[in-house]
Amino acid sequence: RRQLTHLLLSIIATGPVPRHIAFEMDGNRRYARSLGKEGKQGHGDGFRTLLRVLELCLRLRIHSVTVYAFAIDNFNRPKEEVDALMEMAETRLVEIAEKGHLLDRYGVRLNVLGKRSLLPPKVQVAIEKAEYMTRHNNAAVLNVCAPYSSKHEITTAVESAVREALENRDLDGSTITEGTIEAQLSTSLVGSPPLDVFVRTSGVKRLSSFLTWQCNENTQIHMVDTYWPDFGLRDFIPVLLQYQCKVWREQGASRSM
Ligand SMILES: CC(C)=CCC/C(C)=C/CC/C(C)=C/COP(=O)(O)OP(=O)(O)O
Repeated sequence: RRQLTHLLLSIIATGPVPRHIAFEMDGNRRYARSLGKEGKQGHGDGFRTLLRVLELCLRLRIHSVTVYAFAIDNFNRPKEEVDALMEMAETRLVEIAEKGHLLDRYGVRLNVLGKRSLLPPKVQVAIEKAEYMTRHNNAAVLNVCAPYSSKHEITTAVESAVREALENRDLDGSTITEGTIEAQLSTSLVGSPPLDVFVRTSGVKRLSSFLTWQCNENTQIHMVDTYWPDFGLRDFIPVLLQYQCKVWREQGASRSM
């Protein structure tokens, strides 16, 4: 099986791969319940899948991977579930940043994006530590959005663009453009390129305030039925092949022009 994975990845890697891909990791609780477990237990399986899928992306040399780990709205979930996710953020992110672990092995810089002040202080400290440990890694980027919402991200970006305009004495804001706002989005600030592919799992067909600005005219959007913990190569290969077909089609079109 490992050999088959290796073979498939090396075939796909001969063609174009996305530079930036996002995963809305949905369906953890339904996955757990389908196995007769408590819903919140699905998040541990979800984290393992995140590591597995991230490694596939890194082997394909995808530069930026952005995942939705916690929505600002998720604070409304039962306390035990929120606590379990906070503990995962506190312990597991530092762990994967350590020497010899995934982020170190592949040279991945970790960024946690979102309204960090909402996190418990000890989680904020752990996140700062994990980011600091990976600050010199420059082969790839992992953006973990938590606690995040696009509305919050865009509002913050507009605020920053306005502040910058005022500092430049542009008092009527006439230099505020799509470009100046986009430059202040959290994914831009960490150097991720435009979003090529967006994947949401579990059959739900909504964006749910995840990367709504970043889903641009060129972003391929995939809503796959698999619950996130079950997401694997079987689901990923069609996504990658459709991306390659799109790039090849565009190249063909520009050659015939
Ligand atoms: C700290 C860190 C990086 C964690 C990664 C773990 C992980 C996959 C978190 C996602 C949490 C979440 C709210 C998933 C959505 O499924 P859901 O709970 O809404 O499931 P449902 O749609 O079946 O109810």
